Amino acid sequence: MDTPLVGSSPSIQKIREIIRLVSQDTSLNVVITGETGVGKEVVARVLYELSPRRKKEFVKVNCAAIPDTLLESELFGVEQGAYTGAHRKRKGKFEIADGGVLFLDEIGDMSFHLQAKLLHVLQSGEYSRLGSETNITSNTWVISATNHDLKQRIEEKKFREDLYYRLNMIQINIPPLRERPEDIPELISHYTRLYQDKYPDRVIAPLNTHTYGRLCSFSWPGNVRQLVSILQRILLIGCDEETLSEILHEHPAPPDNAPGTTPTTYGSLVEKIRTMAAGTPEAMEAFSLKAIKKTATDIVEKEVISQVLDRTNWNRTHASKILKISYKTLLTKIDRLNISEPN
Ligand SMILES: Nc1ncnc2c1ncn2[C@@H]1O[C@H](COP(=O)(O)OP(=O)(O)OP(=O)(O)O)[C@@H](O)[C@H]1O
Repeated sequence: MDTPLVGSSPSIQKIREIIRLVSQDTSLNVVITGETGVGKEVVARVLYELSPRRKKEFVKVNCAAIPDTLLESELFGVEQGAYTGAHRKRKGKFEIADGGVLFLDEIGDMSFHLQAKLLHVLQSGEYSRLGSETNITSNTWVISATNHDLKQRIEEKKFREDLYYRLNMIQINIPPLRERPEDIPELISHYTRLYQDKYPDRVIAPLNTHTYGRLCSFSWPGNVRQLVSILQRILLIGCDEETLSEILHEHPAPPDNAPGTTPTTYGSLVEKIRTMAAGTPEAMEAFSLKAIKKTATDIVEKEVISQVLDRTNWNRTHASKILKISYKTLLTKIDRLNISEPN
């Protein structure tokens, strides 16, 4: 597999499960949504590689990059003499992807006119080359991707609702990296190994703990693509503290993105508050916003400290620097929050 889907956050695990099921039934069109750089193409390729269609072509078309007039012939092909300059017959991407996958990237940017043509193919299972009357039967698995909110595009009358339902039989939404920070360490190790293999004659040392901590707590507005390119730069040409700050644009992760404040943390927090609220009358006496705030802080602090200790191999000096608390405060918190070193 060219690029495996790295990550084991609950959302990536769920996506992996959907991919496993959907790749076995390629009659269902798929739309993959998510911000730019989250891995939509990675997911599309994994779907293809696990499907029975992997022996045929995976054909990618970027609907936003090609002007409308060209996109039509690009998708459906051209018959010789169809228009001035069409000197020879040319197959379209639908035809090249026959038996395989047609990956329509940036589908939200396709013109209304072409949306109608695409809908016709999906409904009838047939199309014809430009300038030809002969119908060609389509046997392609259409996987689309977009970073637009298609529902909103429909409301704005920029996307056809009927096409939306045709394309969107299965929807896979990939959350931004800041919502699944637990995938960052895995991505860092995967790409570090990849660069070590790719540049065997260069010494590519693993990141030092400080840089590692900074990368793990950054909010990554450009998602995995941004992480991969910054990591590559750091690994290949090194990086001092000043450069690192410059690279990350002094863009600290907002508290929500700190390691550990994952949906799991949120879930356990809500669970704990529910338990507190459902307590006995005596327990209700102690129930107050102040108590909740303290419980919430403890849960979040425990998660964040555990993750940083984990990532620094329990080097408390380094961990306290990353957390920007004194060494003594860290020891007190480890003790009070009952955080134990793994065996
Ligand atoms: N889960 C992942 N595991 C491994 N690599 C990933 C993952 N997600 C993204 N990447 C890497 O990040 C980069 C961007 O991924 P990709 O092109 O799939 O994003 P995208 O969502 O399709 O972006 P765009 O919307 O800009 O087209 C690629 O180098 C890809 O290999």
